[in-house]
Amino acid sequence: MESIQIKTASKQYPVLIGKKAINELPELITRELNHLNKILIITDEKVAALHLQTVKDALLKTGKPVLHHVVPEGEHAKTFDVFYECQSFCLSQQINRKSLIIALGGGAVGDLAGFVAATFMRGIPFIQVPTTLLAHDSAVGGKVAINHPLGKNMIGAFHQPEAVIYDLEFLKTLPLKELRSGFAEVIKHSLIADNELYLWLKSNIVDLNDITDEQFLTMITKGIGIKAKIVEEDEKENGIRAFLNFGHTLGHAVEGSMGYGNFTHGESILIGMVYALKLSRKKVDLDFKLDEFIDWVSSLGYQITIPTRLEHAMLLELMKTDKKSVNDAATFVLLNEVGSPLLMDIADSELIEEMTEMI
Ligand SMILES: O=C(O)C(=O)C[C@@H](O)[C@H](O)[C@H](O)COP(=O)(O)O
Repeated sequence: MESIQIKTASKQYPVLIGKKAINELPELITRELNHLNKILIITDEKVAALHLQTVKDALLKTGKPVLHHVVPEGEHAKTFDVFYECQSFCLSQQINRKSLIIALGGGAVGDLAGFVAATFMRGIPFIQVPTTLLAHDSAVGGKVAINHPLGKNMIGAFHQPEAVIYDLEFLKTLPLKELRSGFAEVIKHSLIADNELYLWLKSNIVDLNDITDEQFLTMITKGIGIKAKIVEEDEKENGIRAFLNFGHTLGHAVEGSMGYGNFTHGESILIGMVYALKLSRKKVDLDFKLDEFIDWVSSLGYQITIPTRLEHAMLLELMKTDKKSVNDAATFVLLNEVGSPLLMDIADSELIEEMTEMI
């Protein structure tokens, strides 16, 4: 079992990663959170069918009442309506400040359940139990949110979990599209912080359906390690945390305007990373074998071009409303080199030109 401590200004907590890590959950609750009176699991329809019983069985050992509430799958969970339903459920079931919420699922469930925990009675504790590769990123660091029709994650908070319990057994049920989504965030972590990891990924991961347990453990542990260092230094994104947003400026714009669910988060972020790499070559002379990168990710099944039905002017407007942008220009995470990111505002004309070249 791998264990990483996340030490942010507001909270310190463990991330436990390994096969059968779920068995650590009851012990952790009994040891650290025994004063709590009730546990509410928030999960989605698909994950409920696959893993809810396993988690409930594990929680029997705590001796605490366990309830669950099921929400729609994916980004469809991150709406005002679903958020409101969760709050109503909490109120109707007498959840209070002595209760614990467990977010069981992928990034969307984690974001929603975390935001419910952040806001219910002004904040109650929660634990992240990720079931996807994508959630190696989203479950750590305390960003929780729902979407607004005008932008992704626009309504949210920073609310750190009490722990993250990452059972690698749960990854076994992931469809290829989900693996592809999560692996994009692994690539992101390597590009912003660790050239050695990037080279290792490029030479070892050649088929997403054929990742060994050992390889999962390596990429997840290293990815979370990179994220841990960044959020420890900058919990609330006043500076370097924005580097974790590499690929997200265009990525979020593509993901939202394609209609959530059509293009996964990671698939969209991958397009955003290709775009940011191209901008980096142009703006800061990044020396990077982009053709090799494109060949590799294409062989893994990623689309690397902007979907043709999306209007560039509309994408530009969305990019300019990104949370990183504080004035009228879109702010991008670029790379000086692999492992050395920077932030830069880029003029509209250059962004449009680069999008045109991406087709
Ligand atoms: O944790 C962070 O900070 C990140 O930016 C990680 C991203 O990969 C993640 O998708 C995050 O939820 C995006 O945040 P947002 O602030 O761009 O909505």
